[in-house]
Amino acid sequence: MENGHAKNRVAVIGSGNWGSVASRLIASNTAKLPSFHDEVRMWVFEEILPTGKKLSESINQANENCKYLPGIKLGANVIADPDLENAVKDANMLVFVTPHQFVEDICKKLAGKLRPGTEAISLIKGMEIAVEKFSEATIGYKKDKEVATRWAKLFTTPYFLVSVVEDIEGVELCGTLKNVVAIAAGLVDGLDMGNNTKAAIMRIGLREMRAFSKLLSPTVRDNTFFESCGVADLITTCLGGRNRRVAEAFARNGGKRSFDELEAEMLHGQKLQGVSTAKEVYEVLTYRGWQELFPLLSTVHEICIGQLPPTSIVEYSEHTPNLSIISGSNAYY
Ligand SMILES: NC(=O)C1=CN([C@@H]2O[C@H](COP(=O)(O)OP(=O)(O)OC[C@H]3O[C@@H](n4cnc5c(N)ncnc54)[C@H](O)[C@@H]3O)[C@@H](O)[C@H]2O)C=CC1
Ligand SMILES: O=C(CO)COP(=O)(O)O
Repeated sequence: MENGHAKNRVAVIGSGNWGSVASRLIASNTAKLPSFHDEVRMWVFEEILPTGKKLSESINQANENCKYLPGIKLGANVIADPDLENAVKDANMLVFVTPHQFVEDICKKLAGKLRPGTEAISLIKGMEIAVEKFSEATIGYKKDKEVATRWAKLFTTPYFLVSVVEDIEGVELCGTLKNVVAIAAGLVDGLDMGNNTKAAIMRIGLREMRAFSKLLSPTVRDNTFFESCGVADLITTCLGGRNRRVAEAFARNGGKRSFDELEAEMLHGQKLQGVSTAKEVYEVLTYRGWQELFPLLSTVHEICIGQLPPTSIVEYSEHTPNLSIISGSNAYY
C-alpha cells in the first residue's frame, strides 16, 4: 500500500508521440510492480483516421497508435479511452502529456472530477525511448521526495533512467525553454551556418534559459541545468527534434511559409511547442521589460511571426546593446 491507496492506478492524459511512449513505458512497470494496478488508461483526443475508424478503437484493436507511434506495441494493459472523465475516474496518479496549448481546457474539464488525494505529473522530456535506446529523464519535486520517488519508480526501466531533483520550477522551465532554443538551432541549420554557429546558439540559448528561469523564479538551481532535463535535453532537441526540423524548413523557405503551414505539412497532427512558447516567453519579456537581456529568446519570436527574417538569428548581436552581458559578468549570466 502506497500513498493511502491499496494499489495505485495510473491514467495518462494524452496519446500523441510522447504520450504513447510514456504509456508504454509506464505499462511495462505497472505490469510488474505489485503496488500498481496493471491497467493504464490512456486518454485519447478522438480523431477519425483516413480509414474511417476511430483512433481510440484502432489503438485498442492493434495495441498500437498507428498515427502517432506506428510500429510499436503499447502493451496489452494499455487501454485507450476517448472519454476523459471515464479515463481518470479510478486513477490516483495522473500523467499529463498533451501539447501545452490544450492543458487548460483539459484541466477545466477535470475540475471536481478527480479522486481526493490524486497526484499528477507533467512530462517535459523527450528522447528516443520507444525503441528502447538508452535515455534518461528528470523529475522535479517540492519537499516531498517520497512522492517524487514513487513517480520515478513508475517510469524507470533498465534503458530509461530517472533522477529526482528538488526544483520543480527549474525542471519545468528547462523543458519549456529548450524548445525555443531548438527553433533557433533549426534556423541555423536552415541557413547552412554550420556546427560552430549552432554550438554558439545552443550555448547562448542555455545561458538565456538559466538567466530567464532564475529571474522568473529565484529558487531555481544552477545544477538543474546540468541534469538530463537541462543540457542533455537541449542537445538532443537541437540535434534531432521536431521544433528544429520545422524551423530548418522555415529558414530554407526564407520565412515565406508559415510555421503553422509547415507544421501541418511535416508533422501530420503532431504539434510544435517552440513557436507558441516563444510567444509566451516574449509576452513575459515585454511585460517585465527584459527584452534586451534576452536577445536570443526575443529574436526567435520576432522571426516566427515574420517581423524579422530568419537570418536575424545570427545578426541580433550586432544591434543588441546588452549582448555584452552574455559574455560579461552579469550576475544572472
Ligand atoms: N515527442 C517527444 O519526444 C516529447 C514530447 N514532449 C512533450 O509532451 C507533450 C505532448 O507531446 P506529444 O505526445 O509528442 O504529442 P504530439 O505532438 O505527438 O501529438 C499531438 C497530440 O495532441 C492531440 N490533440 C490535438 N488536438 C487536441 C485538442 N484540441 N485537445 C487535446 N489534444 C489534442 C493529438 O490527438 C495528439 O495526441 C508536448 O508538450 C511535448 O513537447 C515531452 C517529451 C518528449
Ligand atoms: O522534448 C520534446 C518536447 O518537449 C521533443 O522535442 P521536439 O518537439 O522538438 O521533437
